[in-house]
Amino acid sequence: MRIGLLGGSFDPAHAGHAHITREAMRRFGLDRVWWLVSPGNPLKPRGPAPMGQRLAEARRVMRDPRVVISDLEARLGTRYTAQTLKRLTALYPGVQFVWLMGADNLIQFDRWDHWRAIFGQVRVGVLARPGARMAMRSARAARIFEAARLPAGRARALPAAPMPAWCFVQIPMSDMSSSEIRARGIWTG
Ligand SMILES: Nc1ncnc2c1ncn2[C@@H]1O[C@H](COP(=O)(O)OP(=O)(O)OP(=O)(O)O)[C@@H](O)[C@H]1O
Ligand SMILES: O=C(O)c1ccc[n+]([C@@H]2O[C@H](COP(=O)([O-])O)[C@@H](O)[C@H]2O)c1
Repeated sequence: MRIGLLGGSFDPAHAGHAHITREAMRRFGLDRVWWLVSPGNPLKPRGPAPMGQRLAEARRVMRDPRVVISDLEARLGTRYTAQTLKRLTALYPGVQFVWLMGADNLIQFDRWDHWRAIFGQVRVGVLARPGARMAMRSARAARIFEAARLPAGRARALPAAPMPAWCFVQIPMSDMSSSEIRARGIWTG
């Protein structure tokens, strides 16, 4: 089983999340994607809307039998990704997990707790996002793990590639963002 993990604040979920999920399944040949609706991003000072409301909106936005919307981190009592992955990989040793994220997250990946260890826990699939393309090239994590990068043409090999392995794929881009939705005042959480 090849499972993509899309961690996020989902405050709120939007069509951009659904879009990158479908693209990730296609490009990386994933069987399932689990959306991990975060109890709260450790790097974001402002707490998100209540979990129940974010889960409900995520389930409204993403209706695909291959996608599971989950509050797993709240249940496991983990907030840092490295911690979550430690638990998940121990619980499901036979699963090939791919951590999914937009290119904006790769730029600040080197600020995540135990970020180097994450490359030893899962493969990492990075999806293009408007505004993040140039900066991504100079991302510290990308530079340090340059040798572990799979060319986009080999994206389907990512779930079974020896770790560390990561892959950046160009996709038709969506300019949707939760912060823009919040700024418009149409999401009160
Ligand atoms: N339009 C998009 N294109 C590519 N990746 C995206 C897009 N929207 C969200 N993502 C990715 O989805 C994951 C979860 O994102 P998140 O829930 O923080 O939404 P967001 O729109 O980035 O929120 P905010 O604007 O508050 O930062 C992150 O890895 C993020 O990079
Ligand atoms: O583990 C960390 O230090 C860490 C720091 C920043 C973000 N994350 C995770 O990255 C994912 C995306 O977060 P966000 O808020 O950009 O949607 C989400 O699963 C967060 O828990 C994790």
